[in-house]
Amino acid sequence: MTVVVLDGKATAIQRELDLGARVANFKRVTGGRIPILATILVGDDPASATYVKMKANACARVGMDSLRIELPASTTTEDLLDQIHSLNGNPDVHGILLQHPVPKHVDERLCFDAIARNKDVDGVTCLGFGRMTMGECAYSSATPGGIMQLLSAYGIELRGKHAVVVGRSPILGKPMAMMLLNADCTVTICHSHTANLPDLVRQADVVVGAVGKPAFIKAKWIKDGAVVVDAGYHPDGVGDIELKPLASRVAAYTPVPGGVGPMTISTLIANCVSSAEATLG
Ligand SMILES: NC(=O)C1=CN([C@@H]2O[C@H](COP(=O)(O)OP(=O)(O)OC[C@H]3O[C@@H](n4cnc5c(N)ncnc54)[C@H](OP(=O)(O)O)[C@@H]3O)[C@@H](O)[C@H]2O)C=CC1
Ligand SMILES: Nc1nc(=O)c2c([nH]1)NC[C@@H]1CN(c3ccc(C(=O)N[C@@H](CCC(=O)O)C(=O)O)cc3)C=[N+]21
Repeated sequence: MTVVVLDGKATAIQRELDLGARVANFKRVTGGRIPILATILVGDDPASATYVKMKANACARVGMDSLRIELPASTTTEDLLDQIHSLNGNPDVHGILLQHPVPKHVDERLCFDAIARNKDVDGVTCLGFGRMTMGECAYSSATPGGIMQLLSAYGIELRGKHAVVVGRSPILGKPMAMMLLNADCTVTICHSHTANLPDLVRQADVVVGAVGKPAFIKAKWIKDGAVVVDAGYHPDGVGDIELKPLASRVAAYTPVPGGVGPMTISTLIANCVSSAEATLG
């Protein structure tokens, strides 16, 4: 059986070529303006700082600018809301990324939902989620949107397949499940109260690991010929799925690193370019 490696890094690089051309065109038609992504990092978590830096680097690669806002861990919900409102009102800013997680004392949901709909390029607002779920136009949530792009780039057929999503977080599992549903999958969503996880995963034609626990989903739960998407990301190239024993007997899988991660970033950038283009009227 041929096993397809869903190479997110290569797919993202390819996509960046197209995005670079769109940014150049935006500059040309606006007489030199540049699409700008504002990134907000609250607190000093080193992993979050690295992710935000990767996003700023990706902006630079396609010729965009980023406006990096770093706030102390003591930031209040009100401070953060003020910051978001000011970015909403700044016509030079086309997209806003609020890096998750924010410190526990901050109301993350309230802050996500303060992001203006036309600048929600990371797809984190309730409004964006609801519109996407109902099949209306919205910027896709970056990680699940990136996964859908990757599956599409490799021509993976989804209609009628049983997709099992393990995890139901607001930025990953839940929107992922809705996107797969909209792609005509039959979807099972699993979480920490799911009683028979191995049995459900065994039924999956498509399995998405979004649990946040290293190698938590065992290879022996996954059937031969399944499509395996590992959104998990932990140090030393470990995802949420025990991938190594699977690599020879599944139809396709996303490697870690080089799978979902680069697609998340290119989706964020693509959404921001679209947002800039939308201002052209
Ligand atoms: N590569 C990328 O671009 C990105 C990668 N990630 C990675 O994806 C993973 C998930 O991230 P995220 O969604 O933010 O994580 P969260 O911690 O927000 O959510 C984890 C989900 O897993 C569920 N869960 C926890 N334990 C179990 C269990 N024993 N059995 C079944 N389900 C369980 C939780 O259930 P419950 O709801 O009941 O608590 C929850 O829904 C992480 O490894 C993260 O690093 C995240 C974002 C982007
Ligand atoms: N509002 C919000 N939106 C997010 O999209 C978001 C977030 N908050 N908080 C944290 C998670 C994590 N995340 C990653 C993005 C890219 C890689 C990535 O590109 N990883 C590379 C490896 C990078 C390396 O070399 O270490 C890879 O998988 O190949 C990983 C993780 C986005 N997140």
